[in-house]
Amino acid sequence: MTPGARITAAIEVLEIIRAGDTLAPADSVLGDYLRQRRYIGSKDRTAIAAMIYGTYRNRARINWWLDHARSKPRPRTLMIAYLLLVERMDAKQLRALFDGYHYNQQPLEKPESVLADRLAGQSLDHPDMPEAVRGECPGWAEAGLRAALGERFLEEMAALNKEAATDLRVNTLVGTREEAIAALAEDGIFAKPSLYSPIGLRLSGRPALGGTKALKSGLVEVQDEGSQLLALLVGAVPGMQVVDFCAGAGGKTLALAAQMQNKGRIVAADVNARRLERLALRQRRAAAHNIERRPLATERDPWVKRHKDKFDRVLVDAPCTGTGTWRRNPDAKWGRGGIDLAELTALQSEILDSAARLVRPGGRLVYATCSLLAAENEDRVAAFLAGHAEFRLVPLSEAWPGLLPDAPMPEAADAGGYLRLSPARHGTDGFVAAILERQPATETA
Ligand SMILES: C[S@@+](CC[C@H](N)C(=O)[O-])C[C@H]1O[C@@H](n2cnc3c(N)ncnc32)[C@H](O)[C@@H]1O
Repeated sequence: MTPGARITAAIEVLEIIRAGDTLAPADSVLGDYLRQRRYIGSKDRTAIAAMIYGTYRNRARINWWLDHARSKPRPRTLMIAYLLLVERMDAKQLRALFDGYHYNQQPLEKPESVLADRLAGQSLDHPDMPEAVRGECPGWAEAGLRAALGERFLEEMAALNKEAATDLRVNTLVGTREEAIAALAEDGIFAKPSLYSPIGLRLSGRPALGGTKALKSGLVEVQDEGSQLLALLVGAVPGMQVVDFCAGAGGKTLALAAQMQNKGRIVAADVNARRLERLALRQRRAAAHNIERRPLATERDPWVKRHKDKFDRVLVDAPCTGTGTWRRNPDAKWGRGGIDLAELTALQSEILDSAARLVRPGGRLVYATCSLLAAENEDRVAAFLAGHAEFRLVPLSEAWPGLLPDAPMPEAADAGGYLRLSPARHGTDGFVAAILERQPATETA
């Protein structure tokens, strides 16, 4: 593809996202677009994706400039602004790409031409920009993130706006970390042990993993180091009865199966049966044989009541705004329909209340989200504890040595007893988790 044709493809994808009436994530729209165009080669795919994600990563500042130039943020103007402000093209280079030749975009219209002359040579940042714009923080999350991050707000926002490294979890049902490093090296991929997760690897660069022996044989799974730590905090051991209540496609379920060495039982439950189906394929490849998939009608499905007090460990990886995953999904910040935080937090409490019924006396419930907002974490847990005197928060520092005796606890990760991971501090996605223990049954005479 020519550079101009790549720009056209990127604008087409932005148009499809804009025209859709759902909040389809950019990666799934782009994936569908590329599947229908198999002729687009890998270098072109990478370049197209970089432009699309570039418009999202820099959206607040691009919009600020468009607003100042009285231009609407349409896909074509967004791309023009991106190429000038982020890719640092000059107006002449831009016009050469927008010349209508073959697959190139049509030449700039008058207002676009005025815009191009206005933006060319400007730097993306401007001293008049409000802090939230400089930090690429959407309005709906600003107050909550400022409250959660305090003076680290801008630093964490910058880290949340960078591309994440690729992390792998070694599937100990198939092999060791050393074997995984060696298998990846055979495919020319350099991996080093993660800082905190004893079963993690961090890759250098962004290598294509699809065809590697390590991935195809189930020896490794792509999983952020923070997600790995969260699964380890559950403390599932061989022989236990465990529920992964919001299992989705089973990223953490598979990690739990490996901790349990296939002994005992894990129920992977979710209201989304299609996501659970994806787990069916993954568990075969991962040689995980102790997982039972349980589609739920709602969080109050009768299955929950029937299994009251039956489980040693219950993980609730609750649906959330995903503010901690913006490194991977920068488009999630700018969702069109807006995010109904009150509705989401009510659902999180419903899920937590219902899933807690599954925990046996003396068992543990781990509540986690990939959001940094207190409204989705500490506030939910505080509300839960207020209504459930039989549970207590086990402070992270108290639980860590028993759960991960050989791994260093990430610096400042214990925030008031909760695990709090963030990209600037720990190089992981943002996660918050609470370990809640149900009192053991008291002996009655
Ligand atoms: C953060 S995702 C889980 C990701 C998954 N644990 C993993 O590691 O890949 C949240 C999940 O909660 C599920 N969910 C949403 N509402 C639910 C409900 N009312 N009861 C149970 N699960 C729900 C969603 O379908 C989604 O799969």
